[in-house]
Amino acid sequence: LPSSDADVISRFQEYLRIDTAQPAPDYAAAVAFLRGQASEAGLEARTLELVAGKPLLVLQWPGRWPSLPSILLNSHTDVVPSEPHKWDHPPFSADLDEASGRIYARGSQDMKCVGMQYLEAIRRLRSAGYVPDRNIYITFVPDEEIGGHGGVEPFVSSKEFKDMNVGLVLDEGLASPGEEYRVFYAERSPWWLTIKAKGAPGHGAKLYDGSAMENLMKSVEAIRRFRTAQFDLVKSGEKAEGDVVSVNFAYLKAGTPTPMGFVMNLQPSEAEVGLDIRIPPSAHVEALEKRLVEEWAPPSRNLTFEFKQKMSVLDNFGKPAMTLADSTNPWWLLLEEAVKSAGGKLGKPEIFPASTDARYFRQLGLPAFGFSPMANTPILLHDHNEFLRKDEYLKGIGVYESIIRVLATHKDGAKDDESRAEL
Ligand code: MET
Ligand SMILES: [Zn+2]
Ligand SMILES: [Zn+2]
Repeated sequence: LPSSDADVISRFQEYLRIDTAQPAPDYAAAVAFLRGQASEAGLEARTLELVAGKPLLVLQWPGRWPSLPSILLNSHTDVVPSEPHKWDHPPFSADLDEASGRIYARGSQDMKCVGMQYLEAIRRLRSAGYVPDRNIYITFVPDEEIGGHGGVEPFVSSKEFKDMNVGLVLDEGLASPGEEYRVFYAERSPWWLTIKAKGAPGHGAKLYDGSAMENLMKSVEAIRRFRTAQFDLVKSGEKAEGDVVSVNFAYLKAGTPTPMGFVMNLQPSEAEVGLDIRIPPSAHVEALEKRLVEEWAPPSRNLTFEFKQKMSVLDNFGKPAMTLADSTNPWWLLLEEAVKSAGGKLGKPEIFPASTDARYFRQLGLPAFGFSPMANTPILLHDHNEFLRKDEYLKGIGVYESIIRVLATHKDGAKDDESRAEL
């Protein structure tokens, strides 16, 4: 029986209420909930635990012709932390504001919406009697927000993944304030690093060269000049957000703490900054590394740096990791057609400004698109008061219904391996 909108929304809220915030996500609760959803949708479920305590749920809707390349619909179950007291609605309340239709929750955009929309679309397609030609896999993966090392990174080199014979991956995109949906064919790679300075300690009244703070602040100034130059390219419209290198300060750490605050008249002997840098796939990586060593963290100024994450912009074949988003890629044409027939429109394909697990699939050379069906919605991922409007969520289910139907139906009705066309 088809579900009422109220049922659909309350299932979404139930998922949103599970606290899967890093650094201590309740994966057990999320997987238990999702397995229940999968069984109601008639899907086969397997939980892989490639890294202890990091369950990765694989659901399957078997296709009529299992030897065809499959479709993988991916979403991550973890969310970023929040500052609950700064939200108007607590981040795990999933409060529905009746007047505006907004559902407030951490993960409402990033990306519990997408995971549940996949499942709701499949429920609808099944109750309409649709049977896919290809295998469809739906994965719910852990630890995307901390780099995927406990999730998709080991998954893509597992036997289970190889056996899935994946032909196309869909993963997360971004909300769009306008009418058109955004779609992503590549993404920037994260470099997370710390720069540490050492220097001569001394009296807070003394002006001298070579203190840790001075050593570090010179770097901060150089980094900010670079940041401004990159940002100006975006502000002037010369480049898109995904086409420049972004640099942001994640934290500053220095000083000599006391129970009351910090010692004021003592120049500290150590100081540190954390940087979140994002690099477009076509960036000149060596030039940036050189800048880092020579300008931002030169040993001559008593500075050292350490990478916490350093992801490659290249795929396993040494090329920038990108999926073709033009008429040479039949999957792209199908995706465009599917969104159109659901009454939506895709904007010009873009480079995702942040980072997603899609990188691991693209690195293998697999086509992957980033897409989250949220139009007319402010971009609130990782922000306070993240919300998604109920009507937009419901509309997105219809979009995935169309996408799954179009992608999973083989155009020649694949009778056997011989009759396979390009896909
Ligand atoms: C280190 S991978 C980064 C994951 C997260 N999605 C981000 O873009 O910040
Ligand atoms: Zn995400
Ligand atoms: Zn995120």
